Amino acid sequence: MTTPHTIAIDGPAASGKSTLGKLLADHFGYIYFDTGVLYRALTYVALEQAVDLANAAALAKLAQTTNFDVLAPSIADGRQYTVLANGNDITWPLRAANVERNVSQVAAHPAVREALRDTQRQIGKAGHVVMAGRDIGAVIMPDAQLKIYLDASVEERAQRRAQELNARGRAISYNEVLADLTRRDAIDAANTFLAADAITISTDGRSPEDVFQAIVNLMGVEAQA
Ligand SMILES: Nc1ncnc2c1ncn2[C@@H]1O[C@H](COP(=O)(O)OP(=O)(O)O)[C@@H](O)[C@H]1O
Ligand SMILES: Nc1ccn([C@@H]2O[C@H](COP(=O)(O)OP(=O)(O)O)[C@@H](O)[C@H]2O)c(=O)n1
Repeated sequence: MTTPHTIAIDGPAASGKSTLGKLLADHFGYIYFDTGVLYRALTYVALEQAVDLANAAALAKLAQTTNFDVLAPSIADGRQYTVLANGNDITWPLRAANVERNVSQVAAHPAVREALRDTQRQIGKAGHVVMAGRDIGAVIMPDAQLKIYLDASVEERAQRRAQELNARGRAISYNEVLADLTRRDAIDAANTFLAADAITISTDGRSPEDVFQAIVNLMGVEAQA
């Protein structure tokens, strides 16, 4: 396979999309874009402005009238990117409990997905991008030359996410994370797609490097890991 111009990575929460996405983006010198950031940013702004999260039209309007920027990290505090909403840095609040609790409800509205679709597609059209989410290979970038679907058991994903959150100082138990991922998975299912031409990889018990190597081997491209 020649080097893919665009790469799509889909899968449920904490399946390893961002980790693999960044490894692939670094390997090919591409940008990595985590579309979940857009849904989280919209959820955060909606909560801040007390918008009714059941009101699809109001949420879609907020998506169209808020200026979201996803930039390279501006502060070395462990952030993967800097997210601005109308110029305000909202990077870390996107990972807070209130956003985690509500983002799937916001993302489930077709009008919200439509309102955020063009932004994602514009980034994809530029090429040389690794884009992660739930519907990238099937909806946002159907022409992506490489489509990956990552999966892992909800128990393994909860273990990873609990470790990740605890490492960031958030006191949350494995069981709480397991319950939240189970809830989110159920709501997200309607908009999570395994594209017919996607490579499916289960990441249970496999290191990020092993998953990365498996992908580059499949592409026949020697990884200078
Ligand atoms: N293959 C893996 N094995 C173990 N931990 C992993 C693996 N891939 C990712 N992780 C860890 O799991 C957590 C979630 O990974 P992430 O890439 O952010 O998932 P996603 O982007 O799918 O939500 C992170 O702490 C990450 O370091
Ligand atoms: N392409 C996408 C990306 C995220 N989302 C929604 O946004 C939420 C947060 O996405 P995320 O990728 O940041 O979440 P994690 O997988 O990192 O936990 C998901 O739970 C989905 O509800 C979506 O609907 N479509």
